[in-house]
Amino acid sequence: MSDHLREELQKRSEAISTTAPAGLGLPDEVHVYHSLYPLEPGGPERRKWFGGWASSVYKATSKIDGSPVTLRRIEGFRLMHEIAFSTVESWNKIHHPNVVALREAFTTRAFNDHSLVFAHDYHPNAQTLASVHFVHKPAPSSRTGRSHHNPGSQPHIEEQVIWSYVSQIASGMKEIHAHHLAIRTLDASKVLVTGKNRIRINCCGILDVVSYDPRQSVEAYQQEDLVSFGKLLFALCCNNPSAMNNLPKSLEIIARHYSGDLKNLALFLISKPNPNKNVDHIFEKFGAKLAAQLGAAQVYADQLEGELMGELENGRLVRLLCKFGFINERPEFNHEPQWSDTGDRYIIKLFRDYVFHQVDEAGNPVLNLTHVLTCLNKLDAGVDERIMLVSRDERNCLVVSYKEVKSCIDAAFGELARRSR
Ligand SMILES: Nc1ncnc2c1ncn2[C@@H]1O[C@H](COP(=O)(O)OP(=O)(O)OP(=O)(O)O)[C@@H](O)[C@H]1O
Repeated sequence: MSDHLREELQKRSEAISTTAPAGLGLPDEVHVYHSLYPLEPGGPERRKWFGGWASSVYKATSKIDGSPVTLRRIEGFRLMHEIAFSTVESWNKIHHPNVVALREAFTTRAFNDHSLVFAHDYHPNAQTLASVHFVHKPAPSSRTGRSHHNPGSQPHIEEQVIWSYVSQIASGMKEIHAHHLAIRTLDASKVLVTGKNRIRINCCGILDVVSYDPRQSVEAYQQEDLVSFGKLLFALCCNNPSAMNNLPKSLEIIARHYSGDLKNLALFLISKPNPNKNVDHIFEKFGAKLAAQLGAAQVYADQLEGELMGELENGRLVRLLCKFGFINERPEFNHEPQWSDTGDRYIIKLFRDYVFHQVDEAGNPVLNLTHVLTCLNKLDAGVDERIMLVSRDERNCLVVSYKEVKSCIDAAFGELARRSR
């Protein structure tokens, strides 16, 4: 596995297992979730994104299946109409690679107030598009140490990356609109980057409950989604979340750095709503650009498969090493203190020495990983090749095949397994 991928996956695994320090005053349990861990610092500077309500986000673990989830709590919210939950069921049906899935919504008093909580899938180590592209990371010498946005401080995003974002957002939006729903929160701070240029629309379903209004038509919200998409595109192309505030200048920047297609798409998206303006239009008009993204995604999938092939042996070898650990030097089994040094187990012990405890003519240890991996792979495959196993005092010498050693290990492990609880 490449170092980059290994690091990325390790960070994700660490993110899943991170736990909150004691003393944060968080409840032990909220509905069926426990082990809450705040994903953002609290404080008054938080934006009130959802209908003017303060919210906070936590990672938590489900009691039901042990999976990690994201809980977004709308603080001090009293649900007036139970019917506001009706769209949650529709959101549950959306399982799309570019949409963070909504699992459920519920009210709770666990935070000592009336809170409304949304449980979405958790994507470890995810960042928002805003934090990836709009936050200027302070130099280590910076006196405040604070991050801030500084338009133009980051290089322009490559056009290919922008098309990749466009195809993923359009694809997620198409699925959502096809279910007669609308995103309503499309913004750089509400789109997650969960891998190399891999993005997912976040926070779906929240406004449907928090700002429930049966008089508003879904079609109108869908039109707003398209305009929000356009604004997001302007922001990304200009590297500036406020790009829409100065449209002529932003168009000039786009024309300077990007193709006419991208500019046309941005203009189409921010154009006035009309019944013929819909997400399908993006695929019809810019299909060629989006098809190229499909190719790139497949190349990446091939690369990952290649990396996976390289790791194929690992699981098998770890299982073999565990069996060695269970069998060798076992102090007592079956009322036989010598169990691990007698019978078939003696062959296993000599084989372990042959693999790991080789010495050179001067008696110095030989630490040859290739020798170890070759032996373990041959053992795993049970090949007929024969090897000579010699006891440490050189009094015993046995010639056995890998296949025979393998059956000794299987038999000894089977004996242990039968007596284990
Ligand atoms: N489903 C999720 N999986 C993993 N991490 C998430 C998920 N949703 C949000 N986060 C993380 O939680 C943090 C806070 O999310 P939030 O949506 O509040 O964004 P934000 O950057 O704080 O935006 P703002 O404060 O402007 O509303 C972000 O760092 C985000 O990466």
